[in-house]
Amino acid sequence: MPPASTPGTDHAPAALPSSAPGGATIWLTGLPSAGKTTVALAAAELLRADGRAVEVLDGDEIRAFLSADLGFSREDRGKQVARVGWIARLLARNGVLAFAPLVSPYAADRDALKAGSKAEGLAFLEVYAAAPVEVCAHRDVKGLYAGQRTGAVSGLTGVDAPYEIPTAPDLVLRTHEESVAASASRLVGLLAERGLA
Ligand SMILES: Nc1ncnc2c1ncn2[C@@H]1O[C@H](COP(=O)(O)OS(=O)(=O)O)[C@@H](OP(=O)(O)O)[C@H]1O
Ligand SMILES: Nc1ncnc2c1ncn2[C@@H]1O[C@H](COP(=O)(O)OP(=O)(O)O)[C@@H](O)[C@H]1O
Repeated sequence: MPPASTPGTDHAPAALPSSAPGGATIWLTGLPSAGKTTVALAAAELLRADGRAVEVLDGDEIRAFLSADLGFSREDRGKQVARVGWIARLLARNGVLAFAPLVSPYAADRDALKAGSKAEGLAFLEVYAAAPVEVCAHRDVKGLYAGQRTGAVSGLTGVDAPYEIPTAPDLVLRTHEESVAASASRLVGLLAERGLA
């Protein structure tokens, strides 16, 4: 009988045909309403039009299903980032460009994912959506900043919970100063530079 696999342990990387395009994790981090999801979806559309296999693992969507057990404590955010990172790596291993727009406020969590990808020889790009908190609070796509002001929301990243700015991101998107199309095009440009698009 074959040995039982250990729950939560990655299996050996699947061998890909040498002609398969390289997959990657494209990790977008930033404050709520910074533009992570919008840019990820726009870049994914450009890449799909070019025939690339692409997936967008939106933090909010994953929380509604796979991470319905998690809240926004330090520990739960760590679990959420690790789960989504695990799925992204699985996809990347199989030639997919996996976009992960997550707040992911803690550098150690992001760095752990980067190290995990590196250990497998998989590409991992950290993209920082750098809109400042004033702009994000003005956009307030989901009403969280207003909720924090009235006391309905607490532990909001960038307001009353920490956000650790990436110190060496692969790309900074000044999503408060450029259009969605420009941000998406710069992101696709980076992937092309790295031989991933
Ligand atoms: N307290 C608090 N802090 C931050 N974000 C909050 C919070 N409460 C709810 N939300 C909404 O949840 C989305 C963030 O989920 P993530 O999985 O990306 O967060 S994390 O990476 O685990 O920190 C985030 O989605 P985005 O706006 O797309 O970033 C918010 O809409
Ligand atoms: N350059 C830009 N990149 C991304 N979003 C932008 C940009 N300029 C304006 N926006 C707007 O900012 C909002 C960002 O929302 P969203 O993508 O949901 O943010 P996040 O996923 O970071 O919470 C959207 O309404 C979007 O149209």
